[in-house]
Amino acid sequence: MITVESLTKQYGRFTAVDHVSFTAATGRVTGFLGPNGAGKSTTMRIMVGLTRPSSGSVTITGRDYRDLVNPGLEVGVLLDASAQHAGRTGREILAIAAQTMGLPKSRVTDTLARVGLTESEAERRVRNYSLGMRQRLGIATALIGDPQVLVLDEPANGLDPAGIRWMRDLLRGFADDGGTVLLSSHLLHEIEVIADDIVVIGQGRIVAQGSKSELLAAAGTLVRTTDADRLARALHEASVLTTPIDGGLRADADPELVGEVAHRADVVLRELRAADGAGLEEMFLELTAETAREGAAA
Ligand SMILES: Nc1ncnc2c1ncn2[C@@H]1O[C@H](COP(=O)(O)OP(=O)(O)OP(=O)(O)O)[C@@H](O)[C@H]1O
Repeated sequence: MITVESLTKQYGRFTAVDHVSFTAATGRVTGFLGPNGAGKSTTMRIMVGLTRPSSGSVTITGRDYRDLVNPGLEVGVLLDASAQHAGRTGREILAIAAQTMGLPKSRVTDTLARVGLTESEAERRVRNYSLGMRQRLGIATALIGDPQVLVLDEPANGLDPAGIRWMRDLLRGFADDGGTVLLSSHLLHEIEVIADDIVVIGQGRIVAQGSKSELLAAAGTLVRTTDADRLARALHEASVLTTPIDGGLRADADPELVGEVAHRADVVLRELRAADGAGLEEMFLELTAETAREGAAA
């Protein structure tokens, strides 16, 4: 488990991380979602002892990262997959990691297989790797010590859809075996595919957190009808907020209530369903719009 308590990081007068608190639970994959510059990397760097916080704390299974004697055996970290030594082969990079952690060489071959890098790919120099291969190698470095906790900054960056599915299955298996996974992304879709729980950050502050299903439910109901104005009026009378969408409304209520209100108002529905990924996307854009940093693409 990772516990972040009122974490704050200031660079001069600029507050990059502002009283951030959340937990990443054991047995769950927690997605850390936010637009560029929101403070994800800073939070993760503090987590693994690379940046000192201005105030607040982070503990990993109850301890400060800096107090871990052989941290690679407890926490697997991937912060920047492009930071690997370009002149070394993938196998050499893993062999060095294994040696540093005091692990047998056999772990290298096992871990290469676990992340789907072939023997011939492992013998290539990293400068000739695609971004997706670098991500796999970075994940291999994080996994080689067989840790219980993974901290991964943008691990899906550069992976194609099949690669993202592969990562989802790998992280799912890791969490199902009792591990804790925290991964960041600025892309909602990646988090939506991979994570169980979601923590949304914007301009250094947490703007939403909960299980994916809770956040999806919070995104309400999509309803399409030939008479959206009448339905909107009836829903407002029932104290339900609505937002117009193409051909209908998004209502801040569950589908059952929206259906009842429509029935009472004699409005014919053409579609009624819980807002799915589209709803979460809208929520993400809404939540981060005010807090997105200038010039940042969400
Ligand atoms: N060493 C530093 N000195 C000054 N400002 C910094 C420093 N490190 C980060 N920042 C600023 O803090 C803010 C948060 O940066 P951070 O890298 O944590 O965001 P992020 O959410 O990881 O974004 P991205 O998705 O773009 O990587 C940014 O405005 C960044 O410019």
